[in-house]
Amino acid sequence: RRCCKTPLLIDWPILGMLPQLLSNLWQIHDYATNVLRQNGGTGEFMGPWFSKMNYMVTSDPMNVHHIMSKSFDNYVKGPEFREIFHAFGDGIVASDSGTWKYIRTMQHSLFRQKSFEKMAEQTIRRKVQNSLLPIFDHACFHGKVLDLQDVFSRLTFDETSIMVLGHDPKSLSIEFPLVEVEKAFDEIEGSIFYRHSVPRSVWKFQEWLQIGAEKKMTRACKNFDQFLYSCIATKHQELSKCNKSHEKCDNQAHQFDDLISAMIMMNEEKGKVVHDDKFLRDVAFNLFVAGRDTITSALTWFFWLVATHPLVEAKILEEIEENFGASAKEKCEILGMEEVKKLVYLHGALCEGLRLFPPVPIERKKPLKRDTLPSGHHVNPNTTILLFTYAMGRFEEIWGKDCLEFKPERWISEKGEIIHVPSYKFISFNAGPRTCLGKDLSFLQMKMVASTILRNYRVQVVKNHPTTPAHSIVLLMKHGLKVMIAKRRV
Ligand code: HEM
Repeated sequence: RRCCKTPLLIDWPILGMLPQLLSNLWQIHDYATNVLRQNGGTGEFMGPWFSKMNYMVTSDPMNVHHIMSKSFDNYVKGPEFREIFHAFGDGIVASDSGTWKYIRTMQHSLFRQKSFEKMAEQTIRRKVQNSLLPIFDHACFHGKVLDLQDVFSRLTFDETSIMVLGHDPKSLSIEFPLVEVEKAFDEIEGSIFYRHSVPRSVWKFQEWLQIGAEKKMTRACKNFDQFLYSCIATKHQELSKCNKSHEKCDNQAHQFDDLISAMIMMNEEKGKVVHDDKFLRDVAFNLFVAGRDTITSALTWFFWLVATHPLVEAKILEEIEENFGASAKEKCEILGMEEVKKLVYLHGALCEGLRLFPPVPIERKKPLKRDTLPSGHHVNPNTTILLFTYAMGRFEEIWGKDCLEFKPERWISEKGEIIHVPSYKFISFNAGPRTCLGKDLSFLQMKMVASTILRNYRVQVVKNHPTTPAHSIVLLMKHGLKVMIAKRRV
């Protein structure tokens, strides 16, 4: 019936390979890893007839290198991606070619500025000091169970909002308030996952009728957009007030109150509106997507791994103690940018967590022209390619026989430095020209948060707590991460 030359699963009439996929949905990432391993790293998935859910799936590093770097111009996100990720607008994550290049160059130059790094460090420091630590103290004092994933999700939502929009939604506080915009954002992400899991015709029909997940999506987008546009309007007002009063708006430090202000000020420098409000909305939305759940996921899996590997925990603490000692504790409760650079073992442990649990477990690409992948598989403009980054972190060919073990040591050289692994093997931050722009910021954020928590508290996972991955576009835990907290030192 269909000429599927390299099937990954049994291709049943009408239903294609869907039955096996559905029966293993609860363990989809591990299942896909095994199937890919048995098939040499690459093969085809055929969905039900006429569903257009046909994919070339690969975890072969040579294919990844080819798609992401060597033949970068031939592999795009494409119109289907933009349709599914409609809420992303013309932001960096969903765009291609000229639009992507412009935003990438502009954001890259903003992220590289010293004043941006400083603003980011201050934001993280304040949030950890004023919101995270009080919650941990409160949980210790009352012996309460904390959902660490929820804590990190709120922390990163607030931090992203402050860095991008200059507004603190205060979702992280002892009361764990229901913040409408945070909920709306979660709903948008949930609906995007839904669009991945059913045939296009199904979600399109639901969108047209405005029912189910699509109705939720429309409502949530409206709420989140209202929030974004009102923050942008506030920024316009603040900057025009500041212009009128001749305050130093061109001062670098002022530019980095937040990213949106910096971009509005570029309009003024150029004497025309190069960034209108829709553009600013799209930039802000994409940065929320890029920076919020990714770090939440990375920190959540990291804390689970550390809590279940006491030797690793002891080595992280030893490194912190060696570098900063007990006496430094009073001087700097929260380690800063320069200090966390010294924490090589912690860096290795975070990389190891990201290898085993990459926050973005699947990447999607579309070829513009016919091509043959290094593995010998043929692709054409109708092929959707799925790169399984989760499987790549668990391949013996890349990481050796102990690939399933959590071993931060594999990242550290004899000289005690971090070993560089090419991004087409360690794919967690993407590879090639579209490598994650927030990698340095992520390590800063994760190291500041992780060192503060580990130094001050002992985190214990609640007995028998299930750690199943959620069905979402970012690799979160389905049931959160329930932990008990105890003070490390009085
Ligand atoms: C542990 C944390 C993070 C991980 C694992 C991560 C991973 C990734 C991945 C896999 C992509 C490619 C997505 C795609 O093309 O579909 C990406 C892109 C991107 N990330 Fe990150 N990210 C993290 C944090 C951040 C943060 C904090 C920011 C900044 C706020 C950020 C900014 C970006 C941007 C702007 C892109 C788009 C790059 C482009 O398409 O040219 N990321 N990231």
